[in-house]
Amino acid sequence: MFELEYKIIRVALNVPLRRLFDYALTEKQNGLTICAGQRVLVPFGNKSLVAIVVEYDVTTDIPDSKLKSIIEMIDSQPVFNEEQIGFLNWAAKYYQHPLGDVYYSALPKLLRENRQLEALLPESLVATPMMPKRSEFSANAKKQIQLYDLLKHKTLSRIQLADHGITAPTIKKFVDQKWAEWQNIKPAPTTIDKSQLQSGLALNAEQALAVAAINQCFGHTTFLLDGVTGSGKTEVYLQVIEQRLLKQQQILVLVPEIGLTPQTIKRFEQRFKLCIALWHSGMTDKQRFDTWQKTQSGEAKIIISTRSGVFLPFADLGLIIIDEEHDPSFKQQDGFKYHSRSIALYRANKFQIPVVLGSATPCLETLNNAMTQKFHHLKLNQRAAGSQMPTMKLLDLNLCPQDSGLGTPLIERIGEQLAQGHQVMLFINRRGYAPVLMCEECHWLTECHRCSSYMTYHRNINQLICHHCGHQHPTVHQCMSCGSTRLTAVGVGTEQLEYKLRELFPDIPLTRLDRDSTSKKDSSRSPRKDKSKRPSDHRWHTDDCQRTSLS
Ligand SMILES: Nc1ncnc2c1ncn2[C@@H]1O[C@H](COP(=O)(O)OP(=O)(O)OP(=O)(O)O)[C@@H](O)[C@H]1O
Repeated sequence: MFELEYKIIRVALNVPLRRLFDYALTEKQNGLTICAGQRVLVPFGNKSLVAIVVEYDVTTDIPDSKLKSIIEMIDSQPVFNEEQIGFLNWAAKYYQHPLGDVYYSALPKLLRENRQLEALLPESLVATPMMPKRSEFSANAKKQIQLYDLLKHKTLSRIQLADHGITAPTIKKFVDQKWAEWQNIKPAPTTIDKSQLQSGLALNAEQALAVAAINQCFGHTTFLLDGVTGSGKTEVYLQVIEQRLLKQQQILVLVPEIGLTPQTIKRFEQRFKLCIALWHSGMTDKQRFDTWQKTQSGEAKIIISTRSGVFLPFADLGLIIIDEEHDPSFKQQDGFKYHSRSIALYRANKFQIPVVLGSATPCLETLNNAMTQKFHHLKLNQRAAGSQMPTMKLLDLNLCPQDSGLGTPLIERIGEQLAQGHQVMLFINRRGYAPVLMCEECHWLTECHRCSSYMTYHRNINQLICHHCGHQHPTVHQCMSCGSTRLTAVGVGTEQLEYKLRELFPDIPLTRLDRDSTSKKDSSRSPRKDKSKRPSDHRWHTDDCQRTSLS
């Protein structure tokens, strides 16, 4: 098939096969520079697919007659650099996932398609040889001189021009006079100066120690910033970020949810007058591509992102912060399953940069790593703004009488608070009336027939529901094993708590908030209905949450 000398490249494809594929470069393509991380279009079955070059100049076992050649090179430059290829190869091996899918996870959607990277890049203003000398500008044309000084050293994107206060008329003058022109090229990295950084708050001793420890870190260290809620962890982040910004480095801030990004970004924008890039699933493909390329070019200095931001291509990463590091959403549960904290630690080690894991409730793995001194443990025990920590008391229900899961001392305290006109919130992590019904005679339990879970008793709708598989069954009144009618509800759920509290405090309006109370099925007991009856006085609230707490 190939009469002349040809080269073979090995590529990764986004197909569910745990292998790479070999293709030949035709004679024409042979002269072109090709490198790992570059995108090429290849024939695959009856389709054309975008592939990533993993190796080039390799030998293959495929006979010439069967070896296909690539259709074309999509870009003239690679989309992944050496560092990225290294960590993506590691991730594919570590998580036992096909390399093609791993590579694709690290690309914005627009680059998974056959679209040229250069054509997608935003326009940057570039000086032409016709730009006059500095001395030729009128001394009064201060903005023109400022733009001349900027363009002399680098190309500038529209955002960078705006950051420097260069307005449209000045740009128009340069373009009209052919002193500068717009080109689709990567903008030069942004340079940060002190004037863009607002000074931070005066730190308390614990915060100051934490900031000093992180700032003095050269190379890779993982810090656990273990601070109670409101202890000023975010202020610590902001102050360590400032130091890295002055070193012209980038900072990746991973947050658990998209919902948390607006408030985080607002706080960051108030402190830093620079391009802060976002990365999360709620963005459009174009917005995600913009963040990807701004991160790659170094234009974006701070990137606030949800878990997949850990795959972004950084120009010069100086610090990774993972806020609420214990949050399960950092773990990707389907498709390519990975933990962004583990990938962040791997990348930080390669970059030789610090990682700050912040949490008021660190996950056990992290806590263990801190206790065994793999991580540097920084503690913030006090609230930063001077507010008092709440008094917490652990009530051992084995040592006090209880009623529907409420210990007598707790019932008394609730009564005291209500008498003073205060509201009370109760949290319990179980929906329904009771997690299971049990026969008092033979200890038979309401097991789910479809899975090994137990059926939860929902008294309001008189049903047994398996919260595991969704199987539903009318409530039984007789033991299915011995026939006894002595069935008892074991454990407490939100419904039971509601019944008990209504009984104990009949005059107090109560709202139950859980998935059942807000869904249509059980709307007769919905909070909205309760609210309409007694709109102004809601002192009760039981919730379906992960942790059981009382405040
Ligand atoms: N050194 C300080 N002096 C005065 N106020 C501070 C200081 N540090 C933080 N604060 C203020 O304390 C409040 C809580 O701080 P911050 O949000 O940084 O805490 P956090 O630990 O990140 O909270 P969370 O656990 O909710 O994430 C904020 O209003 C912040 O402005």
